Amino acid sequence: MLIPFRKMHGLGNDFVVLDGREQPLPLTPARITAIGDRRRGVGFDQLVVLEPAPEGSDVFMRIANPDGSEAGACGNATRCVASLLMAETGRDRVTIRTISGALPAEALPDGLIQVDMGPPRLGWRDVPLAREADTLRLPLALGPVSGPAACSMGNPHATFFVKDLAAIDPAELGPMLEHDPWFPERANIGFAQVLAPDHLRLVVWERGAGLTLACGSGACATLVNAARRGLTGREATVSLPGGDLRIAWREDGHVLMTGPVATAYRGEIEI
Ligand SMILES: N[C@@H](CCC[C@H](N)C(=O)O)C(=O)O
Repeated sequence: MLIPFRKMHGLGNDFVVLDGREQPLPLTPARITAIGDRRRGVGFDQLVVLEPAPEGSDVFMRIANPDGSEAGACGNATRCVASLLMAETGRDRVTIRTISGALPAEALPDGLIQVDMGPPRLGWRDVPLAREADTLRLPLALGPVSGPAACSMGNPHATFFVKDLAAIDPAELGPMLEHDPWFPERANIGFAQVLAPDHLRLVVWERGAGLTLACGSGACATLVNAARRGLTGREATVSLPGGDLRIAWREDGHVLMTGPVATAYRGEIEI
């Protein structure tokens, strides 16, 4: 079956976006992995499939990692899908439903897209962790990093705060930490350096994908974890290898993520 796709990205976190709203797409984990191959396929950090809108939303967004696993959240892809729906409908506010909940998005006058990523979930069962622990500081250490804070933004995140990001190797530490027994569903692993009370630098090893140029849900989780630790306030710029996101943890508990979107190209693919 030959279908059109879009290649989009948010700060270089790249996505193949497929439209399954008219008819269900026959995707299997093996086919998803094949499309994600950067030499033999198209390549992506996440595959996003648009599905018919549940009541009260404009679309259902299904998210898959290149290893074929399903993800409950993807901040950068949510902005991309929001911009597609805004172009389709002419509206500047849309709501995207994922397996983790409904995410309202808004186009800002400066061209950026803001998504309400909902409240973080901070309990150990929410992340989830393998056993009861204080999610503010887990008794987990590997080489030069230790004591991560964990939370769920609809997907599991652990954030290691380090003095100097340049002194650690996320590509070496990430895969081992992603699969650590503390995380029964694996986890996205963030390595963060506090530059100022309103500025963080972040590199994320994404579950099922590896190192990416940006991770929207990871930026939200990192700001939440930094604020819980008293390392920052509740609003910060998070600088990722691909660029900056603005993150605010509102007093009502919701996390707002603001950043750009782009379409790289369109094509057709056999699925
Ligand atoms: N790119 C992401 C998050 C991707 C999902 C993740 N790999 C998972 O399995 O949870 C983002 O922008 O949030």
